[in-house]
Amino acid sequence: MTGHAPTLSVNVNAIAMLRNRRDLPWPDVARFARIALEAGAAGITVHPRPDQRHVRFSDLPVLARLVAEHGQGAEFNIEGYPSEDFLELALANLPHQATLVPDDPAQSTSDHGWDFARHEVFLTRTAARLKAAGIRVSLFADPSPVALDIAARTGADRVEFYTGPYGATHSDPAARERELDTLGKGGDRAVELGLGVNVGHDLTLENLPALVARMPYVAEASIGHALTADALELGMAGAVRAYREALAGAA
Ligand SMILES: CC(=O)[C@@H](O)[C@H](O)COP(=O)(O)O
Ligand SMILES: NCC(=O)COP(=O)(O)O
Repeated sequence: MTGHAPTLSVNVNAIAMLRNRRDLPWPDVARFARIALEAGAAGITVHPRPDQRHVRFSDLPVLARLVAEHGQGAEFNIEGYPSEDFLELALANLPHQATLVPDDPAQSTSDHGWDFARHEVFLTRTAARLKAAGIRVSLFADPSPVALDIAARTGADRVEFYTGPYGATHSDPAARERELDTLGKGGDRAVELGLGVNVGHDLTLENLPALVARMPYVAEASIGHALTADALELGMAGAVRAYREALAGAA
């Protein structure tokens, strides 16, 4: 136990996707981000994809300013594949953290971590560029201990474990235990290597408490899809409060 609950960074991609169904400005992504921060979220995450089907590039400066004006240590996290276009966006908007994800533009959502052996040089160079601008660097990772040794050599500050396979076990308790064990061993190794540990993808009110109990060192959970679904019932502020409670369960 660390005594510190992981921070909650609310991913607003799903809200932007709903807005983009029409040529109208609602739901207003910035308004929902503000509600999330005022309800106690510690940050806002966006994953600008090259086709802008979720957040648009024009959302980024608005959200960066909103997070800065909120203060209280709130953080802006920009996730994505580190193409030159993505790096330009990150360097123009100066998030507190950039999470580098190995997504192909055709992917519907993120579904794996980096092949660190193959991309070590590229990630090392990219991490250095972002860190030179004062941006913390996190690398999207599968929980493979060997790969984490390479991740640590890139100079990145943190890894974000891809928790999709854990989230997919919602109806299979035995599989959930196995996925949790794998994530936990990966997290333990990351900590030994001096890497900070973030988690994200398909995290829910139901699956968070066991994850945080096994990995009490998690620094940040970025959550969008399930939290937005829960906000339909609970309201955005209510959903943020519920997720913060779930994250605090083991602290
Ligand atoms: C890296 C990651 O797991 C998240 O960014 C997730 O992919 C959410 O992005 P979308 O909402 O665009 O699917
Ligand atoms: N990094 C993960 C994220 O930002 C949100 O993932 P999800 O909760 O939308 O699956």
